[in-house]
Amino acid sequence: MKIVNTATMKELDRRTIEEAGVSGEELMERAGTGIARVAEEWRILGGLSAMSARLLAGGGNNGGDAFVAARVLRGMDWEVEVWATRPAGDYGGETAAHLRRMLDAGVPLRELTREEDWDEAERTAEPVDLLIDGLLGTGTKGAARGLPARAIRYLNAQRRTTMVLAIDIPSGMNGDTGEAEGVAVVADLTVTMALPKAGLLRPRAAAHTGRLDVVDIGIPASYVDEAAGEEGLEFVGREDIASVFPPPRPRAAQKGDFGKLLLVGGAVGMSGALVMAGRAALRGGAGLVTLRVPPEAYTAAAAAAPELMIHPSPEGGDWGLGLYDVLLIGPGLGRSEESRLQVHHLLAERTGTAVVDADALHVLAGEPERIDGTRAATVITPHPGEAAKLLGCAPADIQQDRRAAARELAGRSGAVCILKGAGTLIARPDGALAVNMNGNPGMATGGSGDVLAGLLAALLGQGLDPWDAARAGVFLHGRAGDLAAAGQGEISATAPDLIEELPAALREFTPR
Ligand SMILES: NC(=O)C1=CN([C@@H]2O[C@H](COP(=O)(O)OP(=O)(O)OC[C@H]3O[C@@H](n4cnc5c(N)ncnc54)[C@H](O)[C@@H]3O)[C@@H](O)[C@H]2O)[C@@H](O)CC1
Ligand SMILES: [K+]
Repeated sequence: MKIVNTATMKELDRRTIEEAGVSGEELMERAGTGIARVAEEWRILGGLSAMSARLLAGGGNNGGDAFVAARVLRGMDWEVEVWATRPAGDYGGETAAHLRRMLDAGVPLRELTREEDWDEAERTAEPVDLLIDGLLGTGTKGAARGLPARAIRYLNAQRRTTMVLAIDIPSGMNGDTGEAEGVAVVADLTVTMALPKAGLLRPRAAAHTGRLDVVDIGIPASYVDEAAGEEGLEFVGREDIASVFPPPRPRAAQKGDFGKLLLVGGAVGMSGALVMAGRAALRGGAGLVTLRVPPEAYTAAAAAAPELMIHPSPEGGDWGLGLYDVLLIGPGLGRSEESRLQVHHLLAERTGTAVVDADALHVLAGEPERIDGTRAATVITPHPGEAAKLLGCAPADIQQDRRAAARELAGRSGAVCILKGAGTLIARPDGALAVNMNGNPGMATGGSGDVLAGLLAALLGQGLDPWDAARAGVFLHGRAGDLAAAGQGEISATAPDLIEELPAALREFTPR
């Protein structure tokens, strides 16, 4: 999905209104309805019944989106109230029209037009389940000032106990640079209109944006095609995944049609990592999954996972690689001399597609060229520490310029590189780069990477090319993480929960 700057977005809105004949009021209706839907989905996923929200509206159209969202949420039986920084009578255009409709629907409005009003409101306010930030959007000029700045400080003070959803852009952030010149909202979730704004995806903005969802407000596709997008970066959007997943399955399908996978790793004490990758591969639709673990780890691993075929790694090195479509090497592999030799042997002999993960990346420290993804399609999945090993630098150097690191790794290894971490990047050897913005900090838990690796192997086994498999795998993994967090909470969600949520994440893309 294309990433745009705020000037391009304004031009797209203008064309839609003036050339496609969609009224500004209708666009705002779609925007606010999209916000309400995301909030309602969050309620349902969390298994919550009655919900309350406080929406903060600034003086422009971003506040208008909040007025619509408040009205729609009220229609969904939410308890809502709106705090506005501007007197009701001062709003104009479509925002005024939607304010009237909101008031007609019985949504209470508090006009907090002086600093003292905010002090008073803050002192006396009841806690709510969700705070929605409609203070400043793409019309922001410079650092947040005046009442919007006061309101931003209120939101950030509530953050420890209350979820914060930002409309379009976290207020106070510059939508083009991602810079917060003054105070800016720290959101759990940003729901942006039509297309992601460039500033939301700048590395320095990640702490403010949180998870990023895009709402379709019906900008004609031809206008989007003609618009200038961000150079050299795309966003992994839901429709990008829908166009590649699920791959078509013939009715007469057999398990061999969906990939024969060989997973190698799982040393003593770490066999759980490979078992999790195997389970994730099965949930991800793999046909046949075979695990190879060191002989000493075999008994424990086999007992742990009866649904997987598990064998000891072969004596003498005959792995039968020609029998498999996909090789995954790394989860729980360990760093013994034996495993180092295995990595070199398997990479040199492989014929099918490969996923190289975890300890297998360690073995290749300083020499990503040895992966040689130009010989057989390959995906590598380093976290910043592993990326640093591969490139022979410090993890801080990687984080300093994640885009450059991901590109260098893809270029030198010839593989598609998934650089994990908040705002996971997917780089292709030719320089193409995509950023994923779902998932949550709850996924920073042991085994989360093993689940991703297994899912990737499954997608590759079903015939997706490495670029599509990487983008789809990262998105679906993040979505499963968000579903797990909705159910278990970010603190308690574990890697097995991620595997359990894979079916729900996948079902969003297929009715079957
Ligand atoms: N047709 C459109 O343009 C659409 C716009 N939409 C929404 O409208 C937003 C853009 O609306 P606007 O252009 O009205 O602008 P905003 O609502 O982003 O902000 C403008 C208001 O904020 C004040 N302001 C600007 N910079 C400030 C600062 N640094 N400190 C304090 N106050 C400041 C301005 O005086 C004005 O009252 C988008 O982000 C989106 O949420 C959506 O409704 C979809 C359609
Ligand atoms: K906002």
